[in-house]
Amino acid sequence: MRRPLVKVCGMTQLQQVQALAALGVNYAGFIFYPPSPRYVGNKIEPGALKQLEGIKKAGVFVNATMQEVKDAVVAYGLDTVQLHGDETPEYCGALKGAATIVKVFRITGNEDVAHITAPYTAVADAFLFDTKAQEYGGTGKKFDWSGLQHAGLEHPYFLSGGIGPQDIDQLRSFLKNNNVYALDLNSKFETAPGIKDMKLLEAFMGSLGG
Ligand SMILES: O=C(O)c1ccccc1NCC(=O)[C@H](O)[C@H](O)COP(=O)(O)O
Repeated sequence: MRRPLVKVCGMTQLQQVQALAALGVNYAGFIFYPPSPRYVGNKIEPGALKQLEGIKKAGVFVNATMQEVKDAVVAYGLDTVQLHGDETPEYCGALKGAATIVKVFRITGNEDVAHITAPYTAVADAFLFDTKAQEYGGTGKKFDWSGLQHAGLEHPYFLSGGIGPQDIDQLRSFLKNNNVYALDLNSKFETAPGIKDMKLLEAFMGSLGG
């Protein structure tokens, strides 16, 4: 089993982003969606984040204008944009080249995943599967992963939605049979929205192994 990459989302403190890089976490996620309790807003100075090396920076957007996304890519030095709303394949295609594109699908696990993702294969560098709920993300809820198993996807994808420290055994068995590009962690590793529990993350990285 190849160990998947790891993304920790909803970062609001520069010092915690530096600590993630030291732990070997591959991506830090920043929420550019004002209604979220994890909205990065003016909590991190754009120039300081732009200079930070050793970890990829993913901006999370929900139905933002293309100009807002492009401005944030430049200001914060984002490598990746995670499109978490109802963005069309045309919208994703028009952003291609500005950053790596991750298109999110919010699912229950009962959908025909191959069918709903097909129009995005050419325009998204990777997919991210999160749990369908009233809120857009950071819900702490899981979907039925077996829906992905049956889809037999070849496109790289992030597995997301309510993954927590207690899921390590279930993850190990899922990862054995599924080619997951990266795991996306968020609210199950927090002491408060936007504040991560670094001890929990360190232990989880240790359990995942190298
Ligand atoms: O985290 C948020 O507050 C958020 C709000 C609006 C859109 C996306 C958001 N998070 C994006 C993520 O990539 C989360 O990591 C993902 O939703 C999983 O979160 P969780 O279920 O808490 O593990």
